[in-house]
This record gives sequence, C-alpha cells and structure tokens, in this order.
Amino acid sequence: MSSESSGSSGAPSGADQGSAAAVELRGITKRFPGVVANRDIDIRVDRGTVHALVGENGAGKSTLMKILYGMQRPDEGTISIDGEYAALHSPADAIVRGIGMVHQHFMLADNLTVLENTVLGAEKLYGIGARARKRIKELSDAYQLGIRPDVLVEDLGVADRQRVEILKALYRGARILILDEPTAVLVPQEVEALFANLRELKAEGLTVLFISHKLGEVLSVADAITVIRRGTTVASVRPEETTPKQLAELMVGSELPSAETRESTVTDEPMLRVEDLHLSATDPDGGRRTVLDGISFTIHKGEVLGVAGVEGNGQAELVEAVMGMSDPDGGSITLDGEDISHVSTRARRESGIGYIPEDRHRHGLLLEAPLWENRILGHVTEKPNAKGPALGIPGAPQLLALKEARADAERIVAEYDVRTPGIEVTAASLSGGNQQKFIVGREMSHEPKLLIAAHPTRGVDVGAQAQIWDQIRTARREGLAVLLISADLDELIGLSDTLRVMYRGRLVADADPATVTPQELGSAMTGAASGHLEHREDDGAQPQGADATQGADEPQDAEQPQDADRSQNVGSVESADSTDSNDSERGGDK
Ligand SMILES: Nc1ncnc2c1ncn2[C@@H]1O[C@H](COP(=O)(O)OP(=O)(O)OP(=O)(O)O)[C@@H](O)[C@H]1O
Repeated sequence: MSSESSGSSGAPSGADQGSAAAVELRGITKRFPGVVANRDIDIRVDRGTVHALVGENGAGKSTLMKILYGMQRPDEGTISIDGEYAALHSPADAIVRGIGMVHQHFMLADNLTVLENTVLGAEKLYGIGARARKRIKELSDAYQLGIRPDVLVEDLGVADRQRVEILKALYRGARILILDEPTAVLVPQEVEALFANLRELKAEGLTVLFISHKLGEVLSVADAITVIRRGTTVASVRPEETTPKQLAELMVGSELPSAETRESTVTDEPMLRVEDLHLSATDPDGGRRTVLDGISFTIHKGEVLGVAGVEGNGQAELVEAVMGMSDPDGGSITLDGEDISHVSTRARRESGIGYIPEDRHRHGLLLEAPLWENRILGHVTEKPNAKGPALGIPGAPQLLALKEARADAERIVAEYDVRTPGIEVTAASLSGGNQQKFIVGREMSHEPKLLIAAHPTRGVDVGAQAQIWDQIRTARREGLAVLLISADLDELIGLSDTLRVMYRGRLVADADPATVTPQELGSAMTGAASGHLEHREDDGAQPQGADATQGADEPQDAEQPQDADRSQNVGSVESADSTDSNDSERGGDK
C-alpha cells in the first residue's frame, strides 16, 4: 500500500486505467432489528470521480458507507474494489484496500500535533520522524492541503481539522475517500476550498464518495449522484441534468424548503437580556484565555436572534453560559425580567428555556437509553413526564409519569416523522437526522418562552428541515424568542430577525438579514471586512480576546481598512489596526 502510494507528485498513483469501477456494491442488504437499513443496493462508482449519496434521514446512507469502510457487515451482497472482490471485516481491511473515511465527528487527538495525529497507529509506514514529515509534506503539496505538521490540533479550526483527517487517510494510502456530511460545519468559503481539494484528488485519480443534505453543493461538485430512499437506490442522476428541486423530489417527494421569514413578529418586550458576559477558560498549560469577552444583547418576544460565527469563536460557550452549564466571570442573564445568572440549568429549563444542543450525543440524548426515556431527559419535573406531588402530600416529590411519557414519545415520533421501529429502541440506533428530529420535537413540546437552538437542522433532510423551520416560525409568531446558532448560513439569514457576527469571543458586527448574502456573512465570520455589515461601536474597537486560529482563514489583522468608496454603509468586523493584546489567547476553542 505504501509503496504504490508514492508517485512522483507525492500523490498516490491511482493510475490504473483499467475499466473496472473503483467501487462496485452489488445486492447489499443490511438488517437491524425492526429495520431494513439497506435493501438490495447496487452502486457503481467510477474511478477518478466524485460520487454523492443523497437521501432523507434514515434512508440508509451512513449504513452503506459504514459497510464499505468495514465498520458493519452486510447480511447479503458483495463489494468489489478496483474490480476485485473485497471482504471487508474491519476498517483495517478497508484501509488495506485503499479506502479511507472522514467521519462527521472528527477523530483527532486535540493535544497532539498534526504530525503526531497523522502517524499515530500508522508508524510502520514511514516511521515517526523525518520520513513521515517528508511524506506529509509531499501529500500536502500534491493536493494543496496547506498542512502545518507541528501545529497542535487544538489550535486548528474545523476546516483545518477536516484537512488533517483527509491527510490522515491519504497517508494510509487511501485512493477511495468517504466523507460523511463534510460541509455541514463549513462556511461558504471553506466549502469552496474543500471542493477545490476534492477536484485535486480526483484529478490524481482518486475517488470520492460523500454524503450530503445540501443539494446545491452536491450538484456543484459531484460527477454522479445516487439517491437512496427507504434503504434502496431509487435513482442515479447526472448533476448537469438535474436541479436541486428535482433532487429534493426524488429524495423525499417534497419541494425544496425556504427558510425565509418575511413578516416581522418582533415585539418590544425583552425575553432574554444578556449583559456584559465574560467567560474565561483554562488552557492545558494552565494559562487562562478569554472565551466570551463582554457579550451583550437582548432578544424580544417574537424575535429570532441569529449568531453567525466560524465554529470555535465562542458561540458554543455563549449557549452553555445562557443554559447555566458554565460559570461566567462576570455579567448577567435575565429571562423575562428574572435574573437567572446564578440558577441551575434545570431551573432555567423549568422557567421556560428549550434547548437544542450543538452536540446531540453529549447534551441531547442518552444514547443507550430507549427513546421514551429520552423523552423525559431534561424535563423530568415537567408535564407530561411528572405528576404529583406524590400521594397528594404538599411538598412531597413529584413522581415520574411513565405511561404519559411513553405516550408523548409516541406522539413526537408521529408528529415529527421520526423514523424508528418504535420508542423502545435506543436513541443510538436512530439515524443522525432522526435523533435530531426527536430532540427538536421534545424541546418544542414544552412550549418554551425562549429556545436556544444550536444548529437545529444539522444533519436533517430537506423535508424535515422545512418542518422544523415551520415549527420555529409558528412558535415565534406566538411570542417565542429564539437564540439561533447555525453553520447553515441560508438558515441563519432566512430565519433571523436580527443577525450578529461573533468573532474571537465578541459580537463584532451586525448584518441585515434582508440584504446580506451568505458570502458576505462568511467573510465577516472569518474576520474579513464585508459589505452590509455594521461595525458594533458599543463593543469597542479593540478585541481583547483571543487570536483566531479558527477556520481555514487566518485573521486578517494586517488588512487595510476598506476602500473609502465602500465605507459609507459598510463596517469592518474589526478595525484594521487592531492588535491582539494577547496572541496566545483563543476564542472558544474546544
Ligand atoms: N446500529 C443500529 N442499530 C439499529 N438500527 C440502526 C443502526 N444503525 C442504523 N440503524 C437504522 O438503519 C436505518 C438507516 O440509518 P442510517 O444511519 O444509515 O441513515 P442515513 O441515511 O445515514 O440517515 P441520516 O441522514 O439521518 O444520517 C435507520 O432506520 C436507522 O434507525
């Protein structure tokens, strides 16, 4: 594997020009209790192409890719790689066959360098020293990955981490790369950079298979598209012959949704008021770094406040602070006139905050518990899950109302179209998008006053996305206030009444959702100046927090102020001469 992967360009050769497909899946069937995840699937993927897999939540895409990567065994069917039958019993078998996979949740060790992460477990290939370093450089140059081997992974933004994952796979000799929803966490500029990388890879004869719910992107980068519905392939289409609308109809039989919110329902009654919130975190070396640096905003009843930002600039920490999951150094949080700065997460929920967390596995679900128990999670003292006080004695603890909780779990499954064999199965056995739909259903069921929604439609298909957007809009009309964090800029622009940009732990700019484009917002998020954005005077000109080692783009501190002719209605995200008082600080890195 290693010998065949050192071509003169440093790229794996992939040069076999035979007519065999890079991947041929024939008659793949995979059953789980109560579900046929894949049913007699045939797919042929030509060498040197980018092949997209699309389909609604629970259609069977991830299962199929896990089978190809040796993580799961099919009950029936065969896999051929480059025309040869391949028995893939484990990822190790797949790697030997030149298959690599980049999962949605990156699997890198934060406290190790890029080089260490790359060689870990693959020491036999090029050792751990000079040869390994040379190989990393060759691959990085050949595919223009821009890898810096000695940087700690924790200092990298998401787009860079993704490139490290791709490099890791290439280093192990991958010629077939599987990417699971690779663009879900990227801003538009980063998506473009990733697609440029994918084009480089295929130009060198590599084959890319990727799963995505973003149909516009699929059409822009894929050479071929396979649509899976309810476990089986329903169409193979060429992008040049297809529109996003047709693709959506093939997938779910529904129209492409629009996030656009036209009529305003914003009132002048404040629901959430956050004032001068400061939060710092301890670095592994014991130093302190600023994560939230004087955050202030108000969300009114009937208002959706969207916060745009490249992952790692403090949005996640802002959400956790509002939910009472961290202990801010200063500032206050007021909900509907009540100071909740020092009350517990449970008390915050009980006073009417719904919470759709960013990491559904860590904060949204008990993965090994049945779905009906997950109905109770986070709402243990609320109806319909609780009844009491026990035995009618005042002050006695409440009892869990198990029957009612089960019935309500059934209702959520039906209303939110959660595809599951039942409420007794574990949350872990649901597909990612169906887990998300269940969480959204649970949180909306309690008619919150304030919804904290972090990436509410991440991983859900276009049909379910439309439904979730509708739910949020309907509740907003009835006075719901929403703090919305999303990497999906169309969603952010479409749903928000007010839009703020977060950068290095500060709210640095405002954007008008009616006029701003995803590209402009994306630029602002990476620290560049952009049109339609208003510099926030009240946040002060000098950022105190954190260098932005986030994202693919380095901070553009050295950039000059914008052209005078653009400056009339345009604000820079940060003043051009801003100098970080502490370059070692980072905004909200994990
Ligand atoms: N380990 C498992 N145990 C039981 N059922 C499973 C397991 N993994 C997947 N399933 C079921 O198989 C079906 C296909 O799931 P899969 O994750 O492949 O869907 P998907 O198309 O990737 O969905 P999404 O777009 O939501 O990620 C679903 O009904 C899911 O609940």
